Amino acid sequence: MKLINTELDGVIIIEPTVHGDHRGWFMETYSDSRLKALGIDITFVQDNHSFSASKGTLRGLHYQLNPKAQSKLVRCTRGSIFDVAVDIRKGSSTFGQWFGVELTEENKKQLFIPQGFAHGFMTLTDDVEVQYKVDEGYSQAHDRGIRWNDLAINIQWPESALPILSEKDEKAPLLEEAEVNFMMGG
Ligand SMILES: Cc1cn([C@H]2C[C@H](O)[C@@H](COP(=O)(O)OP(=O)(O)O[C@H]3O[C@H](C)C(=O)[C@H](O)[C@H]3O)O2)c(=O)[nH]c1=O
Repeated sequence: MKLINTELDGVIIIEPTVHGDHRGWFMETYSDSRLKALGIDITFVQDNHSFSASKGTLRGLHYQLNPKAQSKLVRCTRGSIFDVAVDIRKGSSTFGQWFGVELTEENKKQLFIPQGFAHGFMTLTDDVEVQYKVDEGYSQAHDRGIRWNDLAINIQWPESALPILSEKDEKAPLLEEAEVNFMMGG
């Protein structure tokens, strides 16, 4: 397992070790002990799995407010996505900045996103499945969103066409209007 830091402190790309042989391959997709040994000391409590039928579907940008904030360990198990994290921790030197990476069935990469970041992805193929672990359960009352195309964040999504969005995401507020209660340093 290899961890690659990104320009957003705490957002980490994880490349699992893939054991290939004449039958195919095997990999540990999650190991509590290995992640803890590498400094990611998180206890995940819920697994999520979503299916998006069409290329150009965008889910996000989402987060849960404290005290129900979530860290996420995201992977794409079918097709390809462009996965994005946005720093929304007040006082952070990278507040409002984004990082994106392609997670695909083929590259098997994962993205670890700590609490204090909004998360979203755009599908790059049809028939996409995304599976991710969270360290806090779902709370509709704490679920919030930020507009996917907020120019103050200026995410360079790979497809310029208007994405397929949920009604909730179509109406999400801009970062400057959004309710966020994350302070730098937790
Ligand atoms: C997130 C979640 C949702 N739901 C229910 C609520 C709705 O009835 C339905 C779809 O929810 P939503 O439209 O919020 O699903 P996504 O648009 O895929 O949202 C997710 O996508 C982005 C990329 C994220 O990072 C979040 O994990 C999450 O917000 O599932 C649950 O029952 N449990 C859950 O944990």
